[in-house]
Amino acid sequence: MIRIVITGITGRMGSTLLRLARDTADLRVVGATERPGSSAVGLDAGLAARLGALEVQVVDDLGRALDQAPADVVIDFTGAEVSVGHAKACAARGVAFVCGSTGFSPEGQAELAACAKAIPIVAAPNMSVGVNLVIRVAAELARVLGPGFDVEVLEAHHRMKKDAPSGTALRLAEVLASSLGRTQEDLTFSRHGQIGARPAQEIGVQTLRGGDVVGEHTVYFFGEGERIELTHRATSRDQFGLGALRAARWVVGRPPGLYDMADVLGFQRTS
Ligand SMILES: NC(=O)C1=CN([C@@H]2O[C@H](COP(=O)(O)OP(=O)(O)OC[C@H]3O[C@@H](n4cnc5c(N)ncnc54)[C@H](OP(=O)(O)O)[C@@H]3O)[C@@H](O)[C@H]2O)C=CC1
Ligand SMILES: O=C(O)C1=N[C@H](C(=O)O)C[C@H](O)C1
Repeated sequence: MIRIVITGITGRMGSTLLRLARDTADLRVVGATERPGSSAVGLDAGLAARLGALEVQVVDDLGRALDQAPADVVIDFTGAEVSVGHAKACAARGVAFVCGSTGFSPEGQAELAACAKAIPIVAAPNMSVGVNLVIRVAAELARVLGPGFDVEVLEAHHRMKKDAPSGTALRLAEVLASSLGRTQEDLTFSRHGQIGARPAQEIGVQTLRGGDVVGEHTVYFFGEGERIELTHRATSRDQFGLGALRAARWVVGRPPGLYDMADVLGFQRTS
């Protein structure tokens, strides 16, 4: 039995994870957290997430949750800054960490990597198996098509999403750049005004926000007389949640290190 703690239990992903995990035979939810000051703190986690009672009380501090109930792994989809603090709480207690948050600053990423010297961490901007396959295929398409095609990434998400571009779009752009021998400098995040002809090296990354869109990513390869579009559309958050639970099962007992979904799925890393 793997004992898990879910942070941000009332969030879109937190509540999805709780719904998926609570009926899973080999997983037991032993702790749940929410933001200090949240009205969910002190409530039963199942009720706070609008599910049935769980008999686990929501607390407002991950360290306290881990000290109250021993756990094997924490699954965290709270947001980059909060996740760094949560990774530190796990590192201090030797608890594995699965992090789905996006929008990390370079400093935040470095802090996560420092925690991964003490504990095993799986961090991935997208836990869906389908998206991770799309990332692989995109890398291969870019490698084979080569510089004759102009590459653009388009992402669309719900109106509540805080970070842009999405972590997945950034990962796609980085992987495409690596396949094409380009760098971060070649990524272009917005265009406006008299921009002139498109530089051949450029990889454009564009963002749409609106409504309840769960998450959509398209990579365009624009050639002469033809174009290829590679699209993933998430219509539910369950595939992100199922991927995170898969990562949680995989990470428990691993040596310290910063792992990606590619490691969990047994793919060769693309960048
Ligand atoms: N890797 C992947 O597959 C996916 C990644 N994501 C990423 O996951 C993150 C969360 O997304 P989403 O679920 O939509 O966001 P939500 O805002 O719905 O959920 C985040 C939850 O965390 C809570 N929270 C904030 N601070 C704390 C804290 N200190 N301790 C405990 N809980 C806290 C929030 O509370 P409050 O609202 O009160 O602030 C909220 O309930 C984003 O970075 C998103 O990009 C999302 C989907 C898939
Ligand atoms: O915030 C979201 O909702 C999502 N965020 C992730 C990202 O930034 O790539 C993954 C998914 O598309 C949903």
